[in-house]
Amino acid sequence: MPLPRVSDRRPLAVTSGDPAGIGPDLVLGLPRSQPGAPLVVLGDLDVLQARAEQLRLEVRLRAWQPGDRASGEALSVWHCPAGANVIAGQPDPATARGTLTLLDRAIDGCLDGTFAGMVTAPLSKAVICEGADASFTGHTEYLAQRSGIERVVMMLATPALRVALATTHLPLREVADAINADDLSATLRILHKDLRERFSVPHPRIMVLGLNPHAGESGHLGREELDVIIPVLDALRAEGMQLSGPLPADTAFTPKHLAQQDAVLAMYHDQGLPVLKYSGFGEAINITLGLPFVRTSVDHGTAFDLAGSGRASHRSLQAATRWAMTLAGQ
Ligand SMILES: NC(=O)c1ccc[n+]([C@@H]2O[C@H](COP(=O)([O-])OP(=O)(O)OC[C@H]3O[C@@H](n4cnc5c(N)ncnc54)[C@H](O)[C@@H]3O)[C@@H](O)[C@H]2O)c1
Ligand SMILES: N[C@H](C(=O)O)[C@H](O)COP(=O)(O)O
Repeated sequence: MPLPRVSDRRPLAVTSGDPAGIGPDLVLGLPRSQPGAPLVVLGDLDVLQARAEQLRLEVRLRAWQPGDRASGEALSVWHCPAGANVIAGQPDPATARGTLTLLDRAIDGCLDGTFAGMVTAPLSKAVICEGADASFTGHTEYLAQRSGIERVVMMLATPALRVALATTHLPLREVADAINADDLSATLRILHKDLRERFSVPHPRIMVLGLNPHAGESGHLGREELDVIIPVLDALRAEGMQLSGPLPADTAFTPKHLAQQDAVLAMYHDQGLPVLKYSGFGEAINITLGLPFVRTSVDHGTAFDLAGSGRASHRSLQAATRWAMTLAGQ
């Protein structure tokens, strides 16, 4: 797939995520998978050193500060204390403030031009809620709020499938009320624009799923399709967007339908992401569309069961890093 190419050698920020999860294990693999790339890992130097020893990895770590160069054989680390003694695999809310600080520094650095973009390793939403910010629901929402952006779009992508979400991290009970014309329309506009501008799809074809079983069965199994989704699609089609649907979600992810599409818009998290992860878990990236900077992430969570074991797959972080570098013009 052709990608935009401009030259930018500012470093990318890579947040190491929950220090007790697999984030530290994964970022320690970056010097080997991306040799010489201008990357700055945000994390606790002592935690990273200890994890490297636990994994028996030979990785040179170098303290980095804004203004320093970030390429070379050593892994540049902007030290940020974890805030507690860290044991791999044992999440601790006492580390939550430190984990959130990694994200804050990365966001501020992207907004002030220090970083060309950011890649995030996984954190635990529950740990952040319990130890730092009870309103935290995920990177995506936090990035939007801290960047002063009203609406962003979560999209996960494999080489074969892109799935974006109309709603993200909210209880299922609240999903139907969150599907409204303004938000759906804004989400489709962001998805359409970023497919064109960031993914070089000149005329994006987007397949929109219904919310209810059988896309509402003509209003007999729910009215969101008739009252909200269809009017929004009609209005945007009149502007020239190529939109299909609302399709029943159960048969939308079949080769016949997917062959005609550049992206799928699912109405909620567990309508779209299980299919995406079934088809490509470990190889997908998560990208936040609509931000004023590049942000990619992994397709998996903290995997506390694997932290420090050496058994975590690095492929999603590697893909997320490669994509962030490409999208940021590196
Ligand atoms: N990007 C993120 O920050 C992100 C994404 C998803 C989940 N999470 C968080 O992660 C925590 C744990 O969530 P979960 O248990 O639902 O999902 P998870 O992805 O952490 O784990 C699900 C399963 O996949 C396995 N797995 C995950 N990553 C793997 C890897 N790289 N290699 C091999 N196997 C891997 C795990 O061992 C586990 O069996 C939650 O608190 C959630 O909020 C964070
Ligand atoms: N919804 C994502 C997933 O299932 O992979 C994940 O929770 C990460 O979301 P944030 O990037 O917003 O933290």
